[in-house]
Amino acid sequence: MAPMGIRLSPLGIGVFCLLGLGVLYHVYSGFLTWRFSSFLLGERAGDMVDLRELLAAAVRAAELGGEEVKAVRQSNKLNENSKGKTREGADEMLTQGDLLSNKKMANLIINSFPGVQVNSEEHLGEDDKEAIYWDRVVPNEIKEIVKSSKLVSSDSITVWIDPLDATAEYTENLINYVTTMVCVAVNGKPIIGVIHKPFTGYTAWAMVEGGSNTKKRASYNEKTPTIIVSRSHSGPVKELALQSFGNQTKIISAGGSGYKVLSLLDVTGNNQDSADVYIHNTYIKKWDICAGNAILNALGGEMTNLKGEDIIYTGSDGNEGGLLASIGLDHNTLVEKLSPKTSK
Ligand SMILES: Nc1ncnc2c1ncn2[C@@H]1O[C@H](COP(=O)(O)O)[C@@H](OP(=O)(O)O)[C@H]1O
Ligand SMILES: [Mg+2]
Ligand SMILES: [Mg+2]
Ligand SMILES: [Mg+2]
Repeated sequence: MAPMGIRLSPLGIGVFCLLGLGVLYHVYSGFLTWRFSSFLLGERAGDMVDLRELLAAAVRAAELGGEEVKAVRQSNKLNENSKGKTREGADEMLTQGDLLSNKKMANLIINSFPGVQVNSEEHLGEDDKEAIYWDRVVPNEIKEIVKSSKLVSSDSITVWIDPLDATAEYTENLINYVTTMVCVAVNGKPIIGVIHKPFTGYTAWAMVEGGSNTKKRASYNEKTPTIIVSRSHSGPVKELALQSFGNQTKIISAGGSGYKVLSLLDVTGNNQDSADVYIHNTYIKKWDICAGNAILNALGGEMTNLKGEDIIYTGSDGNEGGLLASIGLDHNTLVEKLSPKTSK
């Protein structure tokens, strides 16, 4: 049998070349479109973060950290020690609960959103790295409230993580004060806050201009407000409160900054104190306060320093000017009441 040969007609070659050119043009124009949109957005597509996804991951991180916090407390092997002293000379406690929760929470956010700056309270060494990822599922509970995605550039984001707030109270087994917290700041503004109570399972979350699963109470007492303050890092805060708001003022001492922010909201039924104003007048770190600040802002409240100035959540991790948090009240009036004592 004669070998079979393939003969291409000149017309066939022409059609083949035209097809090839078409494919090349398609690929190249796609590339041009991508370059052009990248130019318009100022970012490569991979550098944009959906804040709704980051909220879902933050809730997951807070829950996972909470599981560690709870397990360590139940095992009674806290391995507690002091990692240093506060400026006022109190021990800064560190436990196995702080460390294991930090490992879960920080790794989950770092691995799932590699372009964002993550500042967590506890040190995450090379040996603490863990391949833990957010499962990329935005729960319906979030989708029903935050209806759409919101893209921002990853380099505008700073995530603040407190893997265990109220460590001092945790070591005393005052577990109701304990929370885990995640905050997302965009260009230094607190936008997403998550406060999770591991021992009741309650989680409050909110996104500024996005929505929240919690709300403010129906009313607050402006004339003789109940003021909530620290029980283990108080400084002269009670004197400040009584001088500013009068001797009849009721003061509640409670642990945890997250817990104290929740006391301003409508979260009764979760073993919560209820207060009108939260004041802190010693040094405090941004991971302690950012989530509460975001939640209050999202619900129309405010958290500022004692002079009424906004706290910026980039750069250094410390907040020097004290703290005044309120919702449903005229924040400026509160600042004015405090001002004779804080302007010195
Ligand atoms: N003067 C201070 N210096 C450093 N941290 C402080 C502080 N006052 C409060 N904090 C921190 O702020 C959080 C709330 O404090 P308090 O319960 O006293 O209101 C605690 O966080 P951690 O438990 O995460 O360390 C506590 O350590
Ligand atoms: Mg601490
Ligand atoms: Mg804290
Ligand atoms: Mg902490």
